[in-house]
Formats: sequence, C-alpha cells, structure tokens
Amino acid sequence: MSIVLTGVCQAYSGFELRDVSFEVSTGEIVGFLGPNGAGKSTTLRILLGLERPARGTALIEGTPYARMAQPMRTIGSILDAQWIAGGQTVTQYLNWLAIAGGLDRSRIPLLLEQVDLAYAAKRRVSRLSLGMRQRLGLAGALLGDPRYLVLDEPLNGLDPEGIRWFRDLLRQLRDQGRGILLSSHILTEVSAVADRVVMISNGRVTGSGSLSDFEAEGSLEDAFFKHLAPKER
Ligand SMILES: Nc1ncnc2c1ncn2[C@@H]1O[C@H](COP(=O)(O)OP(=O)(O)OP(=O)(O)O)[C@@H](O)[C@H]1O
Repeated sequence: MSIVLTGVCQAYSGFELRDVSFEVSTGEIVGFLGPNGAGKSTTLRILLGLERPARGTALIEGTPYARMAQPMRTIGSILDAQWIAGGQTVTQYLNWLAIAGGLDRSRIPLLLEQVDLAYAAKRRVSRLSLGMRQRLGLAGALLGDPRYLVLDEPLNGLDPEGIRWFRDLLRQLRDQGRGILLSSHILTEVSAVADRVVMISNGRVTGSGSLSDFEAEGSLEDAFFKHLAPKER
C-alpha cells in the first residue's frame, strides 16, 4: 500500500523536473526536502492530478489521482492554505468540501476539535490568521479519513506552540497507519518528524534514505548541503 512516483518529468521554460521517483508507504512520514524552487510543489501538483507530467507516473495505490472515484477518501492534501475562499465561514467551507468530495459531514465538529479550531467554527475564513488557515486546511485534508496526507509547507504561519502541536498530531496520524508526505525547505521541520527523507534539488532527487542514515552523515543539515545540485550550492 503506497504512493509511487516513477520517473516523473516536467518542463517549464527555465526549469526541468527530471526523473523524480520515490515512494510513501502507509505508517511513515516522508520528508520531501529541498531549497526554494527545487520542484517540490510541482511534484505534489502532479501527484494530486493538478497537472499532467510530461513523462512518468504518479500512482496512489496503483491509480493516478485524476482517475480515482473519491480521491479524498484515500489521500488528503494541503497545498496552499492561503487560497481558501474567504467569504464563507469555517464550517461552511468544510461543508462545501464534504459535499464536493462526496464525504460525510458529521465528522466536521470532531475534526474542528482535533485541529483546535472549534472556537472559530462560525468565523469567516477571511478573518483567520495564516496559522488558523493551516489548521483549517488540515481539517479539510482529514475530512475523508484518508490513508495518505500530502502537506506542502504546512507549518507556515504557525507559532511555536502551534508547531509543537502540529508535530504531535503528525506523529499520531502516522501511528494510526497513515502515510504522510511532508514537503518543506525547513530542515528542522523535517528532522523533527520524518522517518525517511527524499531530497530534491534543481528538479532532481539527489538523495533519499532514513532520517537516521542522513544523521549518521553528521546532521541532516550537513547531508542537505552535500546533496544540493552543484548549481544550488
Ligand atoms: N506553471 C509554471 N510555469 C512555469 N514555471 C513554473 C510553473 N510552476 C513552477 N514553475 C517554476 O518551476 C520551478 C520549481 O517550482 P516549485 O514551486 O515546484 O518549487 P518548490 O520546490 O516548491 O519551491 P518553494 O520551496 O519555493 O515553494 C521554479 O523555478 C518555478 O518558478
């Protein structure tokens, strides 16, 4: 049971994603680590069916996202919590998401408790801080009780207490058997929770292995700089 990317390629003018391959299994947190502009979000957009790769495949338990009947039941995601439409309330947004995804709305109050946002259930999304939007994004990602989570820079905007809370929640979600792909350019964010790390630099996977293997090279930071593509050093 896993997410499998095989030889994923994409080309924009001035940037190429080349042969990106890695797996995320249930019950593990995989840190997807790379500097700004390395190709992390592009890879995640391809995985989530938002764009088609020029070559290669991104499969979730054997099926591309775009061909899944009810993808939110299998894979939840936070790509950019900023975009969530501001006019509706927190509950209205989650209701809309549940209807759009064919999901059960009865879990919404429980999820709002889980992400510590129940007190803001009736607040307009436009009045939420970025950290609160990240929590709302996570509630949305969990709405379908998915086996996988794909999170792009989910700690943006969270305060230190929020970061600690988020890490604990990620570990709990992993221990429940979910597979989590956590994309970030922040080393400490990844080293605090990841079981495995995939490093990407200038559009290519430059290293992958268990966190302990990387730390055995000195520190994740040493490994990160060692695995940067020459252009990015
Ligand atoms: N739709 C697009 N058209 C053209 N270029 C794009 C497009 N999307 C991304 N790029 C370029 O592709 C490169 C990789 O971008 P991407 O957003 O995947 O990087 P990232 O690793 O997520 O970076 P960050 O950590 O800054 O979010 C960048 O140079 C970006 O400008």
